Amino acid sequence: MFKKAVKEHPGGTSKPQALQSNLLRANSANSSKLPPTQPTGVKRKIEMTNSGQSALGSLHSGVYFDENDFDDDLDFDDFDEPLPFVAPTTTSTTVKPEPVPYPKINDLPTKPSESVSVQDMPQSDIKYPELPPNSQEYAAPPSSIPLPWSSSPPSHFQPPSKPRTLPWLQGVKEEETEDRKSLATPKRSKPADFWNKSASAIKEEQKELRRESKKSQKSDTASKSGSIPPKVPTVFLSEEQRAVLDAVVDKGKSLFFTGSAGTGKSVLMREIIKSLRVKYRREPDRVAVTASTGLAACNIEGVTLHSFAGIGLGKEAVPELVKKIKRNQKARNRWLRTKVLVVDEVSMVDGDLFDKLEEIARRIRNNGRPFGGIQLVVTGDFFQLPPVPEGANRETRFAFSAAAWNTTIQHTILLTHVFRQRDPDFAAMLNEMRLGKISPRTTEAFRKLSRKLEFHDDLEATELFPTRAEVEKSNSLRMERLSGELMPFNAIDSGTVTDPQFREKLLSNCMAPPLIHLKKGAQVMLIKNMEDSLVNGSIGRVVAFMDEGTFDYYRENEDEFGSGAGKIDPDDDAAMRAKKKLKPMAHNEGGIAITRKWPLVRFALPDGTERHLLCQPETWKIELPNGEVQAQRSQVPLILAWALSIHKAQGQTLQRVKVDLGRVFEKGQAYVALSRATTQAGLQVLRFDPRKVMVHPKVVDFYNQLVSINQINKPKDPGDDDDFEGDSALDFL
Ligand SMILES: Nc1ncnc2c1ncn2[C@@H]1O[C@H](COP(=O)(O)OP(=O)(O)OP(=O)(O)O)[C@@H](O)[C@H]1O
Ligand SMILES: [Mg+2]
Repeated sequence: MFKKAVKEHPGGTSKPQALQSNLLRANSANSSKLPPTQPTGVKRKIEMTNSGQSALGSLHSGVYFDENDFDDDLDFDDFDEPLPFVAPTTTSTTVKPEPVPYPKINDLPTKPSESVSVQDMPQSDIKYPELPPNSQEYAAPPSSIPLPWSSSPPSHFQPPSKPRTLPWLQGVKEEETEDRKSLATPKRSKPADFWNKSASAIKEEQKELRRESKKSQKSDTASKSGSIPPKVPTVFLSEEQRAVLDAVVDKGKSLFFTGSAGTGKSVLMREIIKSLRVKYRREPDRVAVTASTGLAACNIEGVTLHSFAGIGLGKEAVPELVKKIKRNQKARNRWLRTKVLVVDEVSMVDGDLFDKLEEIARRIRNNGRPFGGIQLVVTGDFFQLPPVPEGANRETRFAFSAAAWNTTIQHTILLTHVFRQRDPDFAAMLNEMRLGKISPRTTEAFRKLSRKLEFHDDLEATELFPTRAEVEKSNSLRMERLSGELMPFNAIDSGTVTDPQFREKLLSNCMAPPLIHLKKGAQVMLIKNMEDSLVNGSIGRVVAFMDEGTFDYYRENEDEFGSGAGKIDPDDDAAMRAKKKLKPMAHNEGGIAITRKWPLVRFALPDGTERHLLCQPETWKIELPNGEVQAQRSQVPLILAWALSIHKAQGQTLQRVKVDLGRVFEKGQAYVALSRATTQAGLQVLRFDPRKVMVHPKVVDFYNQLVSINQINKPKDPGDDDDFEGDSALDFL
């Protein structure tokens, strides 16, 4: 009967019901089609009026936005099929057979970076710090507390009655063969209290935690009146991460922190942003959160650097751009109010843009200090994706080549502990790749990874492609192979930008699509951090479509159902009770009872266990420093995950990855793709060729100049008041 109950809720027998019908896109006509390719957008300027502004925004006059601000990602994702690969000559480092030496961080040169021409580049003696040993300190220690006695009544010691099976565990399996069943994930160990939740239940818990945290902050502030409340990080930062956080938040340093893929730059940046928001909690617009591309900006709930600056495409000379900003009251105010400018994924920021922004800051703020006295917090890895090329013949100019880089960035700090790959051999292989110096041994090891991946569950490796067209083709093909009903999920967009075209343009870089079609059996990726084990990048499979009430009922009665798929006869009475109980839960809208169905996803966790999550809508915001939400999207936090673009995969951690290097054509692309994997066992590499691993020699040179964090933390000079003023790039070297 429970099989029957789930069959009654497997997908949308009726059309999905509107949450806010006036904001929804027309979709019913599309319900049986796959999503179309996203429009690339038209390059044109739009003049915004004040209608629909936030309270703060309404104080100001008209604003000029340029939708081209957000073109970067589209350009990035829409590469045409590249020309056949030609082995690089002067622009990549020589591949040498010997392994790369990895010196201690303190052996590194201590001068700031200087621009070096490609021809002048040293080709072989690049030295990098040793990879730290694989740390076990983050693994949860086993419980050592014995259970001395039991207060359970005698009935609890009776053998348990036959559990019934959770309906969604049967659904997908019903369509599978006996063979398939034998490949099912080994029976998971049941984590503490919860293992499956609805997104709203998780939100409630998070709210509660925030309330608790606020309470403790308040009491602390009361006790130390006037002092800054302590930072309460939700993750346990390593010593080097903590040192960077302190240098930014407590010492107010302008710095660039970098490190190879998986060294926790994004985790650290999120903690820094949180702490800065606490520090400037009375004046939130003092902290500007930006990133090089719309996608990266959306991931940290910020805006693009272009959008923050109010410079449109920023092609004009600085005097023109300054005039443009001065005409735009909001943009001018942003420049005047900002005390800390956060820039994420800086490897994709153009050097000319960096110089222009620095000069603009000085002029608008009428302040001769670097960046007009704004504290800069910059992160990224220049060995990853470079700036989007502007013209066919224009040489890539990295942000570190900007004249203003050395005057602005007081410290460049290398994070050395790789968290993503626990296997030091694999981390070392990836590091060789990062540096473009691949030994024959590493080449051999990568070539061995061309074998087919076999897993004991129904999740496949996510295939990474350089272009979006390849991604859409691959995902569409897999969806067509599934037999279930196609369920459309429309985003609900809102925000102070009311022009629908421009709003769409702003949101086009958001991870969440405006419309996603799902089927039972679809492989999906979670695109929001929900809690410790369910994070952005978790991969799962849609097992049912269910309303919250039904899901909650099953969850609350989990003990009755057990978890062994296929073992137990479903119970008719229980299903009837479930139905009766659910009826009053359905709420009324316009006299029609609605119970909106959401995808129920079974996620595979890195520890081999599973979690079920009812994926209800989450929000993504494009938010200006003054708190004005220019655009916001509410959508189920899922994207299809049989295939993903390398651009979208940047920043992700994936357990199972498949990459065909024959298709890769850009510097840094191969490294970004392969470094998403956590283990060699979860990585398949086709057509590995060391010549495909291209590294820009200027990047290699730049990384030869790094400074250790220890130098920042050395005792203060008597004259140093830790103010930004007076600090220079050489003060601590
Ligand atoms: N302090 C920490 N403790 C435990 N795990 C961490 C810590 N910092 C980062 N991680 C984990 O390491 C992985 C990689 O982190 P993160 O994505 O921040 O790296 P990154 O340097 O930004 O990588 P990329 O350059 O690929 O974007 C994530 O799974 C993250 O949860
Ligand atoms: Mg990152």
